[in-house]
Amino acid sequence: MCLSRTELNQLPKIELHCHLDGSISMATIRVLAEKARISIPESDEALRFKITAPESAESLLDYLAPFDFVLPMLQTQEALELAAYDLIAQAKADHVRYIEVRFAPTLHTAGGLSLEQVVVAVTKGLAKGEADFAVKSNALLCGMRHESVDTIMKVVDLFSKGELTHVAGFDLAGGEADGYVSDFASILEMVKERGIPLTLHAGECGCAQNVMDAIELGATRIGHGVAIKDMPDKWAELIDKKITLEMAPTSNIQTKAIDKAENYPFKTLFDAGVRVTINTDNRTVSDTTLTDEYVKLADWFGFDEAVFRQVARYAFEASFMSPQQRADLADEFML
Ligand SMILES: O=c1[nH]cnc2c1ncn2[C@@H]1O[C@H](CO)[C@@H](O)[C@H]1O
Ligand SMILES: [Zn+2]
Repeated sequence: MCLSRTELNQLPKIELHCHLDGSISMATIRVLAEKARISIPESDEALRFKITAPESAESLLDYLAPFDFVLPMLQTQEALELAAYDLIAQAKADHVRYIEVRFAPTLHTAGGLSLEQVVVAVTKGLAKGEADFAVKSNALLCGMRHESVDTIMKVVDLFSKGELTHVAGFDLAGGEADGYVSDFASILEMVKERGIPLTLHAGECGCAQNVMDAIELGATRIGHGVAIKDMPDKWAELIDKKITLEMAPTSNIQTKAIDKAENYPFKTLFDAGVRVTINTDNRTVSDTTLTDEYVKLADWFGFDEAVFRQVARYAFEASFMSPQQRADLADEFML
């Protein structure tokens, strides 16, 4: 029997892949714009047009365009804290019990903040969100793939600052070129040497080899990884190494990682035993919620509750939770 939207909404969830700057609610964008004295459209319809992925998006780069609109509003500690808190409120509405919130600290320094101040502000908002909504979280720090190795290394160095808390892992985001992983080998070696948990965006632009390169250089999780559908001979390796794919159905269609729902490889990969998980990627840019993503997959593939519970178990196992967070949530996810 098909699960209703309400039943899907109420399932306890874990979200591993959600960008802070792509997931700020329209109401909070209005507050942030006012604080930053940035004029934005008055009508919700016109504002939505600015902050969501263009319907005509033909690529990941088109999809990323709306971030330029919101980033100028995220340049103070107050704004970052509010944005993080707002995201936890949204996660609560999806019955998310634990979420990893990612962002690129370098994109928030235009107003004079240091990289450390950026991270402190976000994690403060996450902590307030946990206190008010009982949703646990950690931050993931992204380097941007258009940045220099030196710049990204400064982000990696943040993990060595003892005073930062709830900073759980590293990622590389932004436009994806074929063969990009090796360009960042020196960074990824440092990440490995320091024992920093690693997830990498890969396989969003048709480049399946990027997924294998990311695994080779230490990623235990892959952001999206959709292109691995084209390399079935590699699935056994993914299963063997317990690699987890952070998939995001709406985003994957918008970025043209996949052409249409019928070709979405989620069920094929799940049935083959590959660890797939469900994520929003960007709640606002993709105009979605985690419940929407569950509903979409239930519609497309007729998944029952057991599938969703298994997928949440994969997310629990692959998460970069602290031992305390893991102990607190184990009963809910490791049934
Ligand atoms: O799906 C994606 N693929 C690659 N990069 C992305 C995606 N979504 C967002 N970002 C990029 O990550 C930055 C930090 O959060 C965002 O500013 C955006 O440029
Ligand atoms: Zn992403």
